[in-house]
Amino acid sequence: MISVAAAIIFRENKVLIARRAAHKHLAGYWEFPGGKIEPREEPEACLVRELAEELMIIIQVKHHIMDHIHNYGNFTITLKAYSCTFVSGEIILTDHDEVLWVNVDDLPSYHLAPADVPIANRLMQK
Ligand SMILES: Nc1nc2c([nH]c(=O)n2[C@H]2C[C@H](O)[C@@H](COP(=O)(O)OP(=O)(O)OP(=O)(O)O)O2)c(=O)[nH]1
Repeated sequence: MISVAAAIIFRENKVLIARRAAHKHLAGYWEFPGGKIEPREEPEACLVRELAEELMIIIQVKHHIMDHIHNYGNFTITLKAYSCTFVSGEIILTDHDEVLWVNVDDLPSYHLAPADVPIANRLMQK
């Protein structure tokens, strides 16, 4: 079981999604940025670290939204979603090939990573 933290970053009523680059597992799928939680790391600290590493931005983690367990066949992840706010920085892509700020209600138009779909649905219910 792999624990992965995902940042739902809100800015002016939109959320940030990022498209996984060609060399990655799930290439071409859109996801909420984040990454694998390291041993003894808190999910909140993981998100601050990953967003600085992957997109070169500073975020603030606000609260836990939900966990979702998804089986990808050869491995299973627990995806831990947290509500976050954008603090500062200009996005520089290192791990993704595109990012977009989208309205929550438009999330179903994007080819989201399968583990992210229940999280998108929860966001749309709010
Ligand atoms: N970051 C992130 N990963 C997700 C999401 N949904 C989803 O299924 N995943 C999967 C894709 C990967 O199999 C795994 C996270 O791996 P990753 O490649 O993003 O994490 P990482 O940067 O820490 O790892 P690595 O490439 O250094 O090995 O979780 C999501 O919304 N965000």
